Amino acid sequence: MTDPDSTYNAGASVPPRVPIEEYAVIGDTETAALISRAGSLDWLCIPRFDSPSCFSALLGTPEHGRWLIGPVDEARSTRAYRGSSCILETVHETDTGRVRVTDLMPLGDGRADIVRVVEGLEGEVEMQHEWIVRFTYGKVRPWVSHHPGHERDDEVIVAIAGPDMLLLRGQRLPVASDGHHRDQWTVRAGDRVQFSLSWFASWKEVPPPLDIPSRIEATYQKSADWAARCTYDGPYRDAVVRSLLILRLLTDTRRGGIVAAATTSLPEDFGGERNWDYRYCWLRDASLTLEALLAVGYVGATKLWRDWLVRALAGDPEDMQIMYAVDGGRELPERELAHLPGYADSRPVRVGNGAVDQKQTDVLGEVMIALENARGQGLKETSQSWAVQRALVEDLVKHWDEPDNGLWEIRGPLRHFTHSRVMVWAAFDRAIRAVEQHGYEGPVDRWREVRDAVRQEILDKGFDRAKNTFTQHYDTTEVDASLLLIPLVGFLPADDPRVRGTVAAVENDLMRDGLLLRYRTESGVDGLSGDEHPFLACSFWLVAAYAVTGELEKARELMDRLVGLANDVGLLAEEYDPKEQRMVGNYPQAFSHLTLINAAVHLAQAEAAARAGADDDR
Ligand SMILES: OC[C@H]1O[C@H](O[C@H]2O[C@H](CO)[C@@H](O)[C@H](O)[C@H]2O)[C@H](O)[C@@H](O)[C@@H]1O
Repeated sequence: MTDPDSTYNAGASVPPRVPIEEYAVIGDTETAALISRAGSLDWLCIPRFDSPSCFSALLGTPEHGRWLIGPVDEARSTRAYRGSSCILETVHETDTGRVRVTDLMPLGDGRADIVRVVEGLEGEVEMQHEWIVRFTYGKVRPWVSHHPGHERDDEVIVAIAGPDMLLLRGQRLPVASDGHHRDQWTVRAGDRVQFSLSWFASWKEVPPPLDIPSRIEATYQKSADWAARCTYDGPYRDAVVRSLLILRLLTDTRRGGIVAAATTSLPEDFGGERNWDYRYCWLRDASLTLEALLAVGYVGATKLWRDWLVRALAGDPEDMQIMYAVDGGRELPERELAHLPGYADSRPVRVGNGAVDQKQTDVLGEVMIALENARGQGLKETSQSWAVQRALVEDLVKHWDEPDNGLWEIRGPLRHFTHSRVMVWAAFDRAIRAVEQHGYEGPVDRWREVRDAVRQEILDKGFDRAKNTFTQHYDTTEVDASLLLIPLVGFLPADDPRVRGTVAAVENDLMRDGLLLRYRTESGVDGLSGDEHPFLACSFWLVAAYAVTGELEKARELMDRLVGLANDVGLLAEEYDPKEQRMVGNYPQAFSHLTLINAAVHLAQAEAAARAGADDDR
């Protein structure tokens, strides 16, 4: 049996490696799985995004767990999501025939299942099936038993380890040998073989079998109905809708949290130490996600997250964290998993995230902007939701001038990051507007004082007159891509010469092969070894900055390039390596997809304004 993904073997000491962009994602809005083009499901944490994984080949080898259903022989494999859904359809064409594999996680039934359906389309194709379960991030071999059942469809394989149980059902189940389950069979035109994998707590009743055709139909409809509510009608609409579906997939719709990505430790630097766990809810990423959803008509999602926020932040405002578990839990200690070799030998593999204890003063600004946008679209504050915001803003009055780790979560010395200061300004600005424009109560005079003080401080200490640019922090002449947000959050108007100077400086210092870095790692600001690649969110910010400053051609050109970097099913990782032309970092990444949506919206607005201006001139 050949391993279909072994062609990517990068070297003898490195395990077979599938490029990140060769993966597609499926999900049920409580967790997600990554499946390679060849049909290997290499990553699954279940039942929640932040549960330990039971298939972890992504960060190791097949021995760390995977579920492969794919052709034995070499195949040309093409794939697409069915319409506006996350139902993945892969067609494998070999010299002898064609077969379609449909993969999904059914939506809306409160269960945790994966469905895989194999259909013969033409001729015959030899298929292989391999099921290797390793609980607890690839470490724990389960107790596996086979139950033949009375009818063929009743047959099940059960894998159990402590609290977790996985149940594989299907019309043709793989057979045990050496701790693996394997099968090989011929699929002929017209054949249809269905498999389902169900997770459940091992002390609970076994869930009944799924009615697979009706679950597929219901999942498709639910997704398509949700996508149809998108009000955006401008350029790059398909990419916008796919990005929305990915943001939806990364939202835990039962608990309300929004995770930054579906994975941990996909490296920012292949072979390096910049490997982080993104399966948590950052207040920053979640707020920006909401802004993107609100910009294209999704107000309902805001209520879900606002209620999550109120629950997560309940308590003393001093204890506010920058990130939480999807259910609002606070304990996310960072630890290293020594038994996993890491993607492309990038070690350590980490779970939990040390950034949880960091001070990131920008966060409240992002939260307040998102909630103001929601108010603007009619979301009414509850007595608790405004009380929480007011308490947090009051707490910021005490700490606003302290240095922090900044939005890039640097692990070097704390600094007065200009972006953090701008977001402090935004937090007070939006709080004041809530009082002035929406009639909520608050000590608005005190807030005005701080807003004006921080503004003046930024203009005095965060702006380099000689270079006509804002700087990354108060003690440097370096720039940072986050400065592009200055006009976008309304700190200064887009036509201010200081904004134009900053856009030019960022472009000049941070552009690599036409894409944008977050900052220059050579400056040593982040306290980490190694380097990183252009950051896609920053590149999308540049599109938005070009759009608002009237550089429409540059905006279009960069947006075309960026949208073109998405893989064949429209997914983006955190970063992109233009030299090797491959995705880098955790995947799929909410930050990249939400900034794609915002960039498209800014560009559409700027182009519409330019057209209106041209009409007026006629
Ligand atoms: O680059 C170092 C940091 O990388 C991660 O943070 C990044 O991802 C976060 C989630 O998308 C995002 O909010 C943050 O702005 C990014 O810098 C990682 O989580 C950090 O622990 C790490 O220091």
